[in-house]
Order: sequence, then structure tokens, then C-alpha cells
Amino acid sequence: MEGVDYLADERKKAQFDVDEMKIVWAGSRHAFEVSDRISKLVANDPGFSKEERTMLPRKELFKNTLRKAAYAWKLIIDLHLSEEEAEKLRCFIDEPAFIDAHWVLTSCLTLIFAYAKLLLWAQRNNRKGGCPWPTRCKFGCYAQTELGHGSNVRGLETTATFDPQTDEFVIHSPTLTSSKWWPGGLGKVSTHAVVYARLITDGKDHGINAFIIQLRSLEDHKPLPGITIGDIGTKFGNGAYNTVDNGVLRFDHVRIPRDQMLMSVSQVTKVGKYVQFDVPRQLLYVPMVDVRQTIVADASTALSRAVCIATRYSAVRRQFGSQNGGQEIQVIDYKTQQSRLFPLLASAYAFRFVGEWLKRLYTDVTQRLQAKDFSTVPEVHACTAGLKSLTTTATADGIEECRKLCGGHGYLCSSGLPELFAIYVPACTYEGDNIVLLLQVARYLMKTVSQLGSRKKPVGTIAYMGKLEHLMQCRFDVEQAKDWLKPSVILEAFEARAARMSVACAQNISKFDNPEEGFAELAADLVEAALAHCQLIVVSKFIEKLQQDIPGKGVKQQLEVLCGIYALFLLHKHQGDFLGTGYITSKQASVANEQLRALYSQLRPNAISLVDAFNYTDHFLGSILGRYDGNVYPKLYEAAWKDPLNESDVPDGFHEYIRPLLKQQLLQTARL
Ligand SMILES: CC/C=C\C/C=C\C/C=C\C/C=C\CCC(=O)SCCNC(=O)CCNC(=O)[C@H](O)C(C)(C)COP(=O)(O)OP(=O)(O)OC[C@H]1O[C@@H](n2cnc3c(N)ncnc32)[C@H](O)[C@@H]1OP(=O)(O)O
Ligand SMILES: Cc1cc2nc3c(=O)[nH]c(=O)nc-3n(C[C@H](O)[C@H](O)[C@H](O)COP(=O)(O)OP(=O)(O)OC[C@H]3O[C@@H](n4cnc5c(N)ncnc54)[C@H](O)[C@@H]3O)c2cc1C
Repeated sequence: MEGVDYLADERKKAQFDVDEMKIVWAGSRHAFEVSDRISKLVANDPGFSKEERTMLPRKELFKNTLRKAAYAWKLIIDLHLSEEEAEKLRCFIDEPAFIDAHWVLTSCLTLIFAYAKLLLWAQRNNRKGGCPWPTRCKFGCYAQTELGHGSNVRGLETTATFDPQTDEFVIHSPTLTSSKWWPGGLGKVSTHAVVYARLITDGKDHGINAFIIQLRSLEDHKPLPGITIGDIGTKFGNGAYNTVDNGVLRFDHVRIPRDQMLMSVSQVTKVGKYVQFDVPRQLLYVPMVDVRQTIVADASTALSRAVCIATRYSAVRRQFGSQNGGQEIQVIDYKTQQSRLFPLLASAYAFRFVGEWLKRLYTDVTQRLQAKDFSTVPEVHACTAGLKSLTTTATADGIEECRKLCGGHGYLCSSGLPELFAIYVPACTYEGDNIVLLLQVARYLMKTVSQLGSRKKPVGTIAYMGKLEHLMQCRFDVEQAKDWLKPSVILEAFEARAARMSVACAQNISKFDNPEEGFAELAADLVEAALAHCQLIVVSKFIEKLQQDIPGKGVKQQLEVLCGIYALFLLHKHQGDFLGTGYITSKQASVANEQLRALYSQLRPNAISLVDAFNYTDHFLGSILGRYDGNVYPKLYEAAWKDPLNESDVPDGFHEYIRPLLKQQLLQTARL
């Protein structure tokens, strides 16, 4: 029946003020109001329907994305949307697109510009005159990865050879493996690209630098002479990321003016002299830090969506336990369901808060860079790389777990979960493979440990290493389950585990004559140590959030429960680390698990309201199982009939393939 709220009883159980929690989730009252308004605007506009997305063939799907993007762009201009509102519009349209960032940010913050802005900052500081980029370009993409190399940026093969005769660079793809491969928006749309290539002057290779290159004519959109471009082919999943034209690009001696090199860390003069500036070369990589922090901020959105669907459906779905004709048990009441679902709910909140914190850290580093203070770049690189890795891996795994939590119906496209997973899972790879990124964190940790004896004191997220002596010796000395609720106890446990794992790796590396050989040999242990450090960051930022003034009846208490679940779930999952490093005993681990179970029971009556606090519209969720009103079965039944296979009772192909077989069977039966 329309209009009935099948989850109303669940909503009545809430022990906290949901509206206040919505504001905590959004970040501020203002952010909530913008998000609420724009999500409804998108949901009520048929131009943004997603209904048939998983059924469209690739060409139609892509054209539909072009239409939506153009329509959204028009809305942004017609409604005079601010940058913040436009970003929300992009989020709630919920369709990866070639121009994601371009139309989002009317103030010229294109995807490519987002990458290039720090390079441009350096450029502005190092030479006179403005950059030709944002005003001249139409659509941009970021062409770094090649067919042969992605992670190993130093191994890229595209060349940019300076010709002093003409004051130009000659851009060339010398091998098949040097073809640019993967850039989003490149295949069919981008007119310009930031291209990473080896800079060569006077026969000398100066390593990787970035160049702005026009790819297509602004008149007829054809590739410019010497340039070959195409789409790299269909990707994983129906609909999903196939809305984006990830592309291939080759250059055959293409000439560009000298001023189209992004001269952030070095410069080539008119006479072909290569000049290195007095800035760290890593500045060239800082734009990757920018997108990684955005990905961390987005992880909580993807995970919370999946969790919202699985939580609501778990309250609707009933299996077993009916007595005397009564109702069966809601699957959310099974302890196994809770122990799989509630840690994901807690993770969604944890990632939200660590994402907010990372944004502040990133803003701080950009301000420091303006003042030529490069001191925090290594820490920010380690934090963005590590948290990108942790949050995207946990989110992709979490979405898949939510699909399983919904049983068979989770496997239907109408549950929204298969497409959400297919769109999300490449986040574990793009913007840096997650293992490669954890190894960057491990390098930073090993460097930190090796410098502990020096005068350089560890600060920020590695400050805990400053009390190494204590962390190596301390023991957890309390026995009761409720002791595990004390923030100081949780923090010390995570600090001791992370510190001990890093020190153990450093000690093992020191047994090798060559540290690089030791690092390579111990890579699997190093990845675990890096993960322990990143989990400590997430736990500590959740605890810091709880120290703030949080208004609203019961809101802080719910967040305390979620924080406890996040930390104790990790402790339970990684028990081997905590026991192995000797900080806790097996009895204490079992007491922690007892506390975890108690927290699940505390969360249970609030579960539906905690996912309501995400304030997602049914349009954004795109899931029959996750509908706000819980009216699942009639809508699933209705949706099945919309499938193209159900357009006729007799399928296409019946006469060619089914009927002859049936006839053959009839004949065989007759012969018997
Ligand atoms: C506006 C945006 C809008 C929306 C976006 C939202 C969502 C995203 C949606 C879609 C996705 C879109 C795009 C995806 C785009 C891409 O995937 S682009 C391609 C990204 N590629 C990578 O990430 C490659 C990964 N590899 C690397 O980053 C590096 O090469 C490396 C980290 C593996 C290093 O390799 P090495 O050869 O070992 O190192 P090196 O080059 O010699 O440098 C070593 C020193 O530099 C430090 N360092 C490395 N990276 C950085 C960095 N990013 N910032 C600062 N410092 C860095 C490193 O720590 C070493 O320092 P030392 O002190 O130890 O010397
Ligand atoms: C959807 C999508 C969009 C993308 N968009 C863009 C874009 O816009 N622009 C762009 O330039 N690129 C883009 N990329 C490319 C992306 O950045 C790379 O694929 C990514 O950086 C991983 O590099 P790779 O493919 O070379 O993986 P590889 O490095 O080949 O990884 C293969 C395996 O080797 C392992 N491995 C590699 N190196 C090491 C090591 N040192 N130690 C231990 N293990 C290692 C990895 O963990 C992985 O298991 C995109 C990719 C995808 C999937």
C-alpha cells in the first residue's frame, strides 16, 4: 500500500534526536541545508532518472551521460548555483561522468585544473604572465598512466624533447607501452590534457614533467594532427563506470609551445637550458594528494549508502522463528547479522569524521605551500595515501558485504548494490593502487623510526612515536569489559600495536646488509604495520570528534557507541596483532569482545534512525531494498515486469532455438 511507513515502529525506537544527527553527518547546519535542498532538486527532476541505466547498451548509456551532464551544466548556470551547491548536484546525480569536476565547478576548477592547480601555483611564483590553461580549455583530462606503467610513475615512456630552433617541445609515444591508457574523459570528449612525459633537453633525460596539450579541434572535435585517441573498451559491471570514456592516446611527434610545460619544479629556458628550482621535486606529485583526500571524503558517502540499504532491508526481511502463527524474526535481530552490519555502520561514521579532518590537513598544507613551507608535505602525503587505501578497501569490501547481508535479493540490480560496487571498486586502484600506497606509508614510518634518536621530534599523526619507550613496555592492566570504553585505553592499545609493529619491521630490515632489499623482503609485514598506523589515525580522529561540543538529545551517546564499535571491531578482527605484540592477553581480548557484543545491543534500537541521519533520498539510494518506507516486496514484484525480457511472453529466439529442441525432445519421447 502506498503511503504506509513499514519502518515506522523502528523509527519510534530511536533514543536520540535524528535531525541533530543529520547536522553532525553533514558537517554543519548550512551544509545540511544545501545538501537537503539539492538532493531533493535532483530527485524530483525526471531529467536525472537512473532507472534504466543498467539496461542500456554502451553507446546509448554514454550518450545519456552526455545529456545529463549538459543538462546539469545548464541548471548550474540558470539557477546560479554556488560551487558548493554544484558539487552537491554532481554527487546526487550519482553518475560518473567525463566532466565530473568541470561542470561542478563553474569557477574553472576542472578535473585537470584540480590536478594542475598546485603546479600552476608554483608556475605563477616562478615566472611572469598568467597560465593559458583554464580560460582556453574546454574539457580537460589527466593523462599520466600508460599501457605499460601506472604505479611506477618514473617508468613512464612518453617523451617531450625540447627543440630550441622553434622554441617547442616535441611530444612523442616511442613504443606501444607508452600509449596513455585509462585517463577518464580522454576517449571521446576532452579537448585538452595534462600529459606527464620525460623531459629531454640536449639529449639529456631530466625525468617526468607535466605539459598541457590540446588534443582535439575546437571546431569539429577531431583529433589534431599526429594524435590518435579512442576509448579503451567496456569495463566491469552493467552501467557502472561505463558512463565514462576512459581513453587511449598516442602522439606522433606533436609540437607544442615551450610555455605549455608546467614549470613547477623546474624550467626550460628559451635556449634549452634546464633549471631546477629550489623546491622539492615531490611538488610534482602534490596534485595526487589533492584527489586522494577527495576520495577519502567520498568513501563515507559510498559506504553509508550501502549500509543504509542493508540496514533498512534487514529490518524488513524476516526469516525463521515464527511461533504460534506469529511473525518471523527480523533478520537484523540475528547476532551474526549485527556483527557484520553494525561495524560497517560505525565505519561509515568513522570515515566521515576522518575525511573532515583530512580536508583541514590538506587546506593547511596548501596554505603552507603558498608560504614556501614544505615541511608537512611528507606527512600529508603519508596520510592521504594511507587513508585513501584504508577507506577505499574497507568501503569496497563493505559494499559487497552489504550485498550478501541482503541475501538473494541483494544480487538484483534493483537492489542498487551491484552497480554501487562496480562503480566504487576501481577506487582501490585509481589514484594509486592501495598496496603501493600503503608501502609509501610504510616508507614514511621506517624513516620516522630511524630518526627517533635524532633531534627531529615526531609531530602530528606520528607524535605517538615520541613516547616509544613507554609504548614498547606498557601492558593493558584492566580486566572489566567496560574499561574498553575509555578513550585513553583504546588509544593506548592502538598506539602500542602500531608502534610495536613498525619497530619490529625496522628491526627486521636492519638485519639486511641492504635496507632496500630488506624493505622488499618484508613488504607484506610493512603493509600490515602501515594499516595499523592508519587505523590508529581513524580511531584517534573519531575520539577527537567526541571531545567536541555535540548538541542534541542522545546524539553524543550514539556516536560514543559507534566509536566503541569501530575500535573494538578492529581490535577483534586484528586480535593477532594485539596479542602478538604483547599489549593485551587473550583474556583481555575476550573481554573486549564481550563489550563489543554489548555495544551491538545498544545500537540495535537506533539502527534505522542512524541510517536515516544520512538523509538520502530514494532517488540517490537507487534501491528497492533500501526504500525509506520499507515497502520492498510489491516494488520488487513491479520492477521485475519492467525488465526488457518481460516485454513478451514468448522470447525472441524461441522459434530458432527453443522450439526445435522441444520438437526433438517430443520425437525422442515418441520413439521410446
Ligand atoms: C576535483 C576532483 C573531483 C573529483 C575526484 C573525485 C573522485 C575521483 C573519481 C574518479 C577518479 C579520477 C581519477 C583517477 C585518476 C588517476 O588514477 S591519475 C593516476 C594516479 N597514479 C598514481 O597514483 C600512481 C601511483 N604512484 C605514485 O604515486 C608514485 O610514483 C609512487 C608514490 C609509487 C612513488 O614512486 P617512487 O618511484 O618510489 O618514488 P619517487 O618518484 O622517487 O618519489 C619518492 C619520494 O617522493 C615522495 N612522494 C611520492 N608521492 C608523493 C606525493 N603524492 N606527494 C608528496 N610526496 C610524494 C615519496 O614519499 C618519496 O619521498 P622520500 O622522502 O622517501 O624520498
Ligand atoms: C576507473 C579508472 C580510472 C582511472 N583514471 C585515470 C586517469 O584519469 N588518469 C590516469 O593517468 N590514470 C587513471 N587510471 C589509472 C590508475 O591510476 C592506475 O591503474 C593505478 O595507478 C594503478 O596502476 P597500474 O594499473 O599500473 O597497476 P600495477 O602497478 O600494474 O598493479 C598491478 C599489481 O601489482 C602490484 N604492485 C605494483 N607495484 C608494486 C610494488 N612496488 N610493490 C608491491 N606490489 C606492487 C599492485 O599492488 C597490483 O596488485 C585509472 C584507472 C581506473 C581503473
